[in-house]
Amino acid sequence: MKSGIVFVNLGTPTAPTPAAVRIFLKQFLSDRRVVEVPRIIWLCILYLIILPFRAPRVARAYRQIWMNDISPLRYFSQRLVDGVAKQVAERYPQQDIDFRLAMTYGQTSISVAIEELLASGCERLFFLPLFPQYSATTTAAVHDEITRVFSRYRDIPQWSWLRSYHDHPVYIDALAQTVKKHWAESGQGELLLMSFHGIPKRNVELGDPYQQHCEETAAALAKALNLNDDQWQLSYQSRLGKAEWLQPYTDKTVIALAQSGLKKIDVMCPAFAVECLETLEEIDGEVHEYFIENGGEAFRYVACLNDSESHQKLMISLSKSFIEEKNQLFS
Ligand SMILES: C=CC1=C(C)c2cc3[nH]c(cc4nc(cc5[nH]c(cc1n2)c(C)c5CCC(=O)O)C(CCC(=O)O)=C4C)c(C)c3C=C
Ligand SMILES: [Fe+2]
Ligand SMILES: [Fe+2]
Repeated sequence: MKSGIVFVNLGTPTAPTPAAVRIFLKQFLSDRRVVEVPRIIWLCILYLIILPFRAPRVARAYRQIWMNDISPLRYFSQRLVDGVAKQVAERYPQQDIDFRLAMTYGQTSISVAIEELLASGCERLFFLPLFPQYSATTTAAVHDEITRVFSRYRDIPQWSWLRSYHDHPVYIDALAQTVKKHWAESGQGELLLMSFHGIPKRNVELGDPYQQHCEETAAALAKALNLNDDQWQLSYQSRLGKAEWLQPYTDKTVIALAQSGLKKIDVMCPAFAVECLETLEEIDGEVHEYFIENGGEAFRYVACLNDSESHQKLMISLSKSFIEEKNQLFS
């Protein structure tokens, strides 16, 4: 029986232009999972402020990190999927498995990935959202989209998904290996800052487990690296709007660290599976500058897991039970 595995990332514009960014932001920020502000108020903000004014500014930011004709998020996500497909074909030659990269927003949509896999004969599907920490704003949005697509099908295939992997030992080990490699090459900084994408504080108060997942990832990584409490910190980046988001904020934390006299820090973004605007432009661009402007000397950004061997190994571990599961549940 042929199977399909779909890796799902957030999405990214097709070009670093205001028009392409507007299309992406419109779809992304219209999702009620992402923004829970009352509809009428939010649509006014989105159409009168964000799309006209933010899109050109964000397009300029994308231009700084664009890789020839593709965004880093798409480039590394696709290379990760291709690497995993190759390794699985070698390790499981008897299995017939097709792989796809899909995005919650923009191209290639989850809908098209499902259509293609079913058309190629897949009878069972596995979805792996590339969000280690569960949040309703990201993970639940993937689930919504999968079920929305299947609601149009009469004959729904067997399907499953992975909800989160924030404390999976292979994920923690992959992060730890990346940091150790960075230290071996550049020496250890005075502090390791783990910066996670933020969400509004209210979401957590209403039951989103994201903050707990981030704290568990950070504590497990600090333990794997044998760090004392004064050698690492956790913070939240990429705040949008005026409401309070999870604290401490990354920009304020980095400024305070520089002003307190720290000269050399290592900064990583464990919530991002692959490099993107928020890691390359916001953290290694903007936040990097804040550190230097406030007296810091070396802000050393630790790359995401991207398409590394250890990330491919992690993805195979996370898909293992699906790959090895008996093809028919009751046979
Ligand atoms: C209300 C807004 C947002 C929430 C909540 C949010 C949560 C969230 N996002 C990611 C991962 C990524 N976000 C990225 C870009 C991005 N995020 C928001 C807003 C919210 N995110 C915006 C408006 C943007 C676009 C850029 C901008 O206008 O600043 C990206 C990068 C995409 C790329 O093309 O590179 C990622 C990845 C997570 C993990 C998360 C909650 C846990
Ligand atoms: Fe985001
Ligand atoms: Fe940002």
